[in-house]
Amino acid sequence: MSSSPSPPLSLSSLSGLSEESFVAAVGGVYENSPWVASAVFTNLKPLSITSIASLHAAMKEVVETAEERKKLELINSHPDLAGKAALADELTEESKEEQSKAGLNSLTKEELEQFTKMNEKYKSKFGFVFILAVRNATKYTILKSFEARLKNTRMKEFEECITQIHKIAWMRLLTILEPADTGFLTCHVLDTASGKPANDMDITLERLSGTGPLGVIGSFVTNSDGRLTSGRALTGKDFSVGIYKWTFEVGDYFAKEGAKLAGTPFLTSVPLVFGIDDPEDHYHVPLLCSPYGYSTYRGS
Ligand SMILES: NC(=O)N[C@H]1NC(=O)NC1=O
Repeated sequence: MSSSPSPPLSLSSLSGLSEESFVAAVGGVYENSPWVASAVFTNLKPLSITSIASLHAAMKEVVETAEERKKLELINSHPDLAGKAALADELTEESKEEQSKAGLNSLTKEELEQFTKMNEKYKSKFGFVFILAVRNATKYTILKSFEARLKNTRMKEFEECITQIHKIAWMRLLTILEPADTGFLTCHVLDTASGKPANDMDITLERLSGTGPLGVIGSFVTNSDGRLTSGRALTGKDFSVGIYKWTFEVGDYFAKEGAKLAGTPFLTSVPLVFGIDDPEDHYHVPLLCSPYGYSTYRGS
């Protein structure tokens, strides 16, 4: 199966598939382990999948309820990171893409030696392959993770590998399926200096990476409740996996509010960079601010 530019499959199109076609479509999500997709096909009959999250949950359930022996087989179905299969160009398309996104296809000789050493050390201690979802990782974070995880017990590592495998599967599903139309982004700004919603603050939204056009994708103004006058900032296909940035014009707002600011205000613009991992979910990304401090959280 190729994960490269073929258009994403709709969830509804999965429903009419035979087992063979279903496994061809999503079987590669668990590396070299089409038995996971086959079992989902049997368990979910008649096949009706309404979200990527529910398909992922069904696949995860198959793995979690499998025997230890099957789980070990699944772990060992993965290639080493920057290992022999990668060097021989024998990776699956999915693994090749992930490993190259982490820069593992352009290691120096010394870095390659470090990876080889770590892979061997890990396998001789635990007896299985080191697994890390590397799509959004770097060679530095991977090597740090090797070091930290080598200190764990075998049981903890076994569980960690399975957790990482579910994460790999989630990100693979997101590259091949069109999400359900349920996700959206909202915002709210509270002025903690006066204890009220921040009215009439300018905010811009940029997409820094991910699916869809990059750069400024929206300009907004808050209403008397501190919310965007347009309600939702992103919905539907525009609400996609990626890294985004709000810029809150906090300095202008407090100047308008008549706050006693220094000649040069302490806070001028507040940038807030955040990631959207689940395009089917509601992300509420608010700002609490005063002229001298701010914070955020993932709200609902
Ligand atoms: N060994 C290992 O973690 N391999 C995997 N990680 C990842 O993100 N893709 C893989 O193939």
